[in-house]
Amino acid sequence: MSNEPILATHGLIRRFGGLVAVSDVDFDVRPGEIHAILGPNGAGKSTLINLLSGEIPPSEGQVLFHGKPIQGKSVRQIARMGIGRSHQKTNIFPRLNCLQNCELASRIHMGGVFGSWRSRQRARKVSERALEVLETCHLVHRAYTPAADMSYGEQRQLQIAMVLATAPTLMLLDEPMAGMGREETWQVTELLKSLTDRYTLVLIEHDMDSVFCLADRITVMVDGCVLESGTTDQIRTSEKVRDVYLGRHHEEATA
Ligand SMILES: Nc1ncnc2c1ncn2[C@@H]1O[C@H](COP(=O)(O)OP(=O)(O)OP(=O)(O)O)[C@@H](O)[C@H]1O
Repeated sequence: MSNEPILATHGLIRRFGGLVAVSDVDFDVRPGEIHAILGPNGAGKSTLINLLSGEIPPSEGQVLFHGKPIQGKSVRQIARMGIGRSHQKTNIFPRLNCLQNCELASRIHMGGVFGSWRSRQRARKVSERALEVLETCHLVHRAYTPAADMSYGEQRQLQIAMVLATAPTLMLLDEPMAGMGREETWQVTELLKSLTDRYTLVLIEHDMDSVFCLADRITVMVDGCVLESGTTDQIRTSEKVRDVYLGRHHEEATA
């Protein structure tokens, strides 16, 4: 497998008025890796993900996907290039069942309009893909269950399935374990681990156990800047990270 970055940023800056939320960030993601982004609240992690998915434009700098700039492209065009993303808040359709939620994600991605869904072949492809991703996410037995009737953990798994339904090569996941209990967290950790033979993952997550279990590399952000980037071992043993972030995180967690 090529080790050329699938995604790279150069001198990425995003300002909100006078606030620099992302400050001169050079970041890269290699094919097939799980790359976690850590940092305290307000460090700029979500803003970085929003820049990578094209949801907001940079103030300065560049995002390259497979070496090509994504600037000037719409979110949908970027998604069709192969970048899928999930948000911190669950954005499923509660009245639709699991299968319908995944079909909808796939149709929206393919550009299908509800009323004018003509092609049977396309519709079959959408259903097949939806079932396939439910299988991947261990939700086939819930295919016909309305999303509203599922546990919170299952809803978060469905959200990952909906991203997969858009056939990405790179997935950007913003706190996929947020609000979960221990057991659900480990279920999703195992699920994400199982995806690595087919997908590249960028993950924002506060659950340290999951991050250190899952990630190949970690980038730590503080105040909009990259404090350190490296393998899990490099991050675990970095004095800078320990002083500035892990110590603080530990104190917050035990307070
Ligand atoms: N749309 C916006 N308008 C103004 N300021 C914003 C906007 N989005 C983010 N910010 C500010 O940018 C900074 C970085 O926010 P961001 O949400 O990226 O941090 P984060 O690391 O993801 O934090 P958290 O872990 O709490 O989600 C914060 O000071 C935030 O208030």
